[in-house]
Amino acid sequence: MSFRTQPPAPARPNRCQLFGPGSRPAIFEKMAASAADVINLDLEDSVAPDDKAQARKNIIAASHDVDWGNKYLSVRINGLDTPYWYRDVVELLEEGSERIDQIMIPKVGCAADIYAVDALVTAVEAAKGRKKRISLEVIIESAAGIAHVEEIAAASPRLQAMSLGAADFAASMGMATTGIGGTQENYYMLREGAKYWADPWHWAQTAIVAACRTHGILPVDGPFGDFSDDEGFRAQALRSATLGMVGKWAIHPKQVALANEVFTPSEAAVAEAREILAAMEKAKAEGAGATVYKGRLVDIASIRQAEVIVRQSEMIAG
Ligand SMILES: CC(=O)SCCNC(=O)CCNC(=O)[C@H](O)C(C)(C)COP(=O)(O)OP(=O)(O)OC[C@H]1O[C@@H](n2cnc3c(N)ncnc32)[C@H](O)[C@@H]1OP(=O)(O)O
Ligand SMILES: O=CC(=O)O
Ligand SMILES: [Mg+2]
Repeated sequence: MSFRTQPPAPARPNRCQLFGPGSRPAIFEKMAASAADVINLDLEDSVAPDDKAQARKNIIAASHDVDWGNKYLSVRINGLDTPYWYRDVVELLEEGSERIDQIMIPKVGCAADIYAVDALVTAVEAAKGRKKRISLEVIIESAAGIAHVEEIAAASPRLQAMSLGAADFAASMGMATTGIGGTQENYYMLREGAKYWADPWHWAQTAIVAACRTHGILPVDGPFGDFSDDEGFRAQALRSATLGMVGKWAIHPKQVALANEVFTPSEAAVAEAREILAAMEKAKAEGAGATVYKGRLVDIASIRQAEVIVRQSEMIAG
């Protein structure tokens, strides 16, 4: 490890972030009753321009009236290139209840974007005497966002989570697809006439995970648009979890259980991790730094790998 050690990410479950348009208050109670760890009420791309003001009012009212239980409650504001975002922040924090935990900033392109929102949030919090310090999450969904991902991750102590937004990311990068996440028909390798599909999101995800882990932030996979394709969602989520992401968005309630299943370490995985820790304890007692577990090498690095799984499972269990 470097002399500068890796800070831990916030210790709260973030397996599934369920989204819903702020212009559709009829679903708020259903969102609150869902099994998602995080609720994202949206003021941005799922809300038409003419509905923005009413959506803000709906979310403010719901922050007072809906019982959000133990959900982490986040509101996605509009992008900093729009005329809406400052009123989103000011009205939410002046009129919204203390139940709001977090503000999500879409389409961030540089650290200064977070600085601007942080400054405004800080001023409104102080002016209103708000007790709860609002946290921030960001979406990496542009060429500038991924190019500056590390400075973005370092931008504010309020920052807790960072998602990949596959739809806007694809648009900003000029990718030839209208698919939101998952396998892309034309992204394949050819060998002896057979096609093998590769993962076009992989490099952006690993860049996000590295930036997040460096700065103690939760890396999250964003939307999977085809909510009729459970297996496609599961495959995308499994790849994200394998790369180090802690959760995934649900853009339809049926995706919540799928995300929770993938991002909760299975009993078998936890049992194996504990066995590795026990094997290494025994090795250490015998003065060895490495040993054999089920026919494969485990060493001191295996302790750190196993601890990731055990810690995640203990944190989710509370
Ligand atoms: C690229 C991005 O930026 S993604 C993030 C922004 N996008 C969003 O927030 C979109 C979120 N999702 C939605 O708006 C909706 O789920 C849609 C439009 C995709 C589908 O909505 P519907 O056509 O109503 O879906 P459907 O008929 O399958 O709904 C089934 C049930 O789930 C409810 N439901 C639908 N969406 C949600 C939701 N997001 N949260 C909770 N409940 C919901 C419906 O009210 C319905 O309830 P009922 O059985 O009691 O009648
Ligand atoms: O906001 C999310 C996206 O995929 O775009
Ligand atoms: Mg987007």
